[in-house]
Amino acid sequence: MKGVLLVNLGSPESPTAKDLKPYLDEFLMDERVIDAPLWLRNIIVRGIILQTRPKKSAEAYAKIWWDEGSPLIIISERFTDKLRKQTDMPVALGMRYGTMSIKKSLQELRDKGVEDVLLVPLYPHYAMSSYETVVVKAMEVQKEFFPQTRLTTLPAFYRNPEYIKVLSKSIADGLKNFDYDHILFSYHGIPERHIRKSDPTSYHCKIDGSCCTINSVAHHSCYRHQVYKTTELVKATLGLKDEQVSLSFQSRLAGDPWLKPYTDYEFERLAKEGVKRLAVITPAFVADCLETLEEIAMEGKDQFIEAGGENYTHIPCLNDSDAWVQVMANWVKDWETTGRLPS
Ligand SMILES: C=CC1=C(C)c2cc3[nH]c(cc4nc(cc5[nH]c(cc1n2)c(C)c5CCC(=O)O)C(CCC(=O)O)=C4C)c(C)c3C=C
Ligand SMILES: [Fe+2]
Ligand SMILES: [Fe+2]
Repeated sequence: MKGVLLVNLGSPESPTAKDLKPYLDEFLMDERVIDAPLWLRNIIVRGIILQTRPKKSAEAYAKIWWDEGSPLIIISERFTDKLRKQTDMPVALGMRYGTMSIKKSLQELRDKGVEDVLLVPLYPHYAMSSYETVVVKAMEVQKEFFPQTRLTTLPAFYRNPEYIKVLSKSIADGLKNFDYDHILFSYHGIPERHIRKSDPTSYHCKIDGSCCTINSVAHHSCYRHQVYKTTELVKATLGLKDEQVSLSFQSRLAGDPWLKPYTDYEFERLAKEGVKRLAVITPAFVADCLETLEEIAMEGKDQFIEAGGENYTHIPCLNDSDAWVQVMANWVKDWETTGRLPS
């Protein structure tokens, strides 16, 4: 029997430093997130970051936490429940980090008799720290514990026409009641080094971004190319002009150079250049989470207004909207009946 495994990032059990510590430990010790050798990762993560970050992160999570739990988890569960109503196949939800493990969710599918699984990383774009780590972990778990299960992976859907349509519609809906003069596409950042590491040709990707509009096999795994593409397609769908739109990267950790321009600097630049009414969208995430609800909707608003802006809105992610569930339902049903994957 066929079944579907949805996987997102995960969240701590509660917004407390006590629960943040093991969660961040698992997350940041992932060699695809902090890609240093183990001995150095130990020093960076356990010796430095985990000394202060759990408390700081817990305070941020506390600001966005819902009565039912973490927004990312609750939204992902609502999405999963709605998807279940659209298909006869068993659908499980797992998280890359934290207690809702990929192993548990594969077991859930196995207990229902599933031996053919469509793995759906809930990320529109390929990055080694998001999409790739989910696929690698699922394959490791499958090999060790579920050798009789077959895994097929849904490709990153950053340029898929149905995804672009539903994303554009959600942005258009979000803009209906907001008189904007600029739109910022803010994507989760990654260290520049990750762009080079993910380049299978090892010569195509250039740190200045000049490579990302030239056709190349490297774009199959180039996060920056993929976010440029999503932006270009949404712009075309909504008929936005170049001067109405900017693109930036958020959520960097101190230390390495990350993809630029940085979102917090863009808030300041745009306000200084006279933008008064700014709408921000966050298409690297399909579900609202700490990075959108706190960093963008709260902190970002303060930064923009402080720099001279007047009105600011964050347009929600696709979350569990019926239209987005329908797109996913079409993809999984197509795979079930024909074996085809969306492109
Ligand atoms: C080296 C550090 C990090 C990389 C690289 C990174 C890439 C990356 N992350 C997401 C999606 C999410 N990240 C979230 C939280 C988060 N991310 C990092 C660090 C890196 N992410 C940290 C330390 C945290 C935890 C919170 C904090 O302390 O700031 C989340 C939110 C989870 C939630 O519970 O709400 C998401 C989602 C992507 C897509 C990505 C690469 C493209
Ligand atoms: Fe992250
Ligand atoms: Fe590129």
